[in-house]
Amino acid sequence: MSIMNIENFSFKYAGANDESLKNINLPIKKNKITALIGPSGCGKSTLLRSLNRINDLYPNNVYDGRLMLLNKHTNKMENILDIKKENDFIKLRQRVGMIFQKPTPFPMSIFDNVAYGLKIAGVKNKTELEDKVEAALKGSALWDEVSNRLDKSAMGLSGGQQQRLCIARAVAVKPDLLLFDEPTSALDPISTAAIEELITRLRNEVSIAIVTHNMQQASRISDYTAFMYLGNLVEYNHTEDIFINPKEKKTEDYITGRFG
Ligand SMILES: Nc1ncnc2c1ncn2[C@@H]1O[C@H](COP(=O)(O)OP(=O)(O)OP(=O)(O)O)[C@@H](O)[C@H]1O
Repeated sequence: MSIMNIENFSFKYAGANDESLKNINLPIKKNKITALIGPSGCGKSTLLRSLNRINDLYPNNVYDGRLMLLNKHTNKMENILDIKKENDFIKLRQRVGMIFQKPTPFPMSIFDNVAYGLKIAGVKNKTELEDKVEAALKGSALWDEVSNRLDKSAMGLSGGQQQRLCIARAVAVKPDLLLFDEPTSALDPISTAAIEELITRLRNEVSIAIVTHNMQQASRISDYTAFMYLGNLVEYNHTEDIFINPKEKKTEDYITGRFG
């Protein structure tokens, strides 16, 4: 079952001559991890950033096709390209959260970082807020490290801790889909391992799409892998199949390090 279906999806940046994404068809499966891999400039980030319309923070991009997101309440798929109202974009980004390459904590306390999204989502009661912040920090494997300094600035945390805080912030509002854009490329190996373990565990509660340049990472943590090249989706399959038995020559060349 899919949380999102990308259907005949093409995308052109405002003012660009060529499409950055060409007729992409791809499911994002529920409670699974889907990795997007491919050489630099193939469109991985553009695709990921389309899935919660973050690309549209800059106007006049040209879309074609459909990005169908499952509405949990009605059990129907809805095209997020139909969204027009500012308020609906805010709701979309609560349902489809995003973690960036560089940790992006807000310059405020650890507690307030996680409470921020919850407050926007309408949580007002202090006890409820505290409970939800604690649950999110526990869920992001950060609670033990920060429980005695929740009122301290998030900027004092290490890079790996900041990234887990950003994950806690995203997880707190109970998203349906989390998008990770190279979430460990700025981190050391130990922090990377912690984040990978966390992402693997999060799959139980949220569907995940992750862009990574790290082939070992894709093979370690993802259930499905999509290989992209020059704005096209070349091959999509179970991760094992992509890495052990790719069907397309291009995929094989890429995963064996022959280009990219
Ligand atoms: N804001 C933009 N305006 C115009 N073209 C852009 C913009 N951002 C990216 N592109 C182009 O879109 C294409 C896809 O870029 P994208 O960043 O999605 O690739 P990527 O696979 O994520 O690359 P990388 O692995 O290097 O991050 C590239 O040709 C890039 O030059």
